[in-house]
Amino acid sequence: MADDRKLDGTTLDSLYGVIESRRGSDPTTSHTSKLFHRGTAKIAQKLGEEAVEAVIEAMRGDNAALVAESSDLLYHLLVLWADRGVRPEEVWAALKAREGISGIAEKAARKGR
Ligand SMILES: N=c1c2ncn([C@@H]3O[C@H](COP(=O)(O)OP(=O)(O)OP(=O)(O)O)[C@@H](O)[C@H]3O)c2ncn1[C@@H]1O[C@H](COP(=O)(O)O)[C@@H](O)[C@H]1O
Repeated sequence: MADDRKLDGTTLDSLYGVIESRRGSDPTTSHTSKLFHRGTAKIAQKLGEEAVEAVIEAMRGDNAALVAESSDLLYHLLVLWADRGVRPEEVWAALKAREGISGIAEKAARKGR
């Protein structure tokens, strides 16, 4: 059976491509275009709201709702990246650079600086 648990950016990369393609689209027919028109502060606010909703579903123990809210959260995060001109590969590279470095060790090194 294929292992579909591995982390790869393919789905997020392709969603980012769709989001980028919505620049200049009609905001009455594209939710992404509507968000771009509303600006960074509104997109950031939506991201925060989706994060809170994901937290609420996790605390309620509703995993199906957590999956749905996580999808909303990731979509709005990608819209924020696109709005700010951040490319997914920059984030993938930052994550890659952390591979094999424990968060505990990284925090201890930061405190020592
Ligand atoms: N993944 C998503 C996605 N996730 C959530 N949403 C929308 O995000 C909205 C969140 O609902 P809210 O009521 O909170 O948002 P809102 O209507 O702006 O509300 P207010 O800010 O006014 O309170 C809903 O309309 C969802 O449909 C998404 N809209 C689009 N996508 C993806 O983006 C692609 C392009 O979408 P369009 O730009 O709409 O063509 C789609 O094909 C999808 O793949």
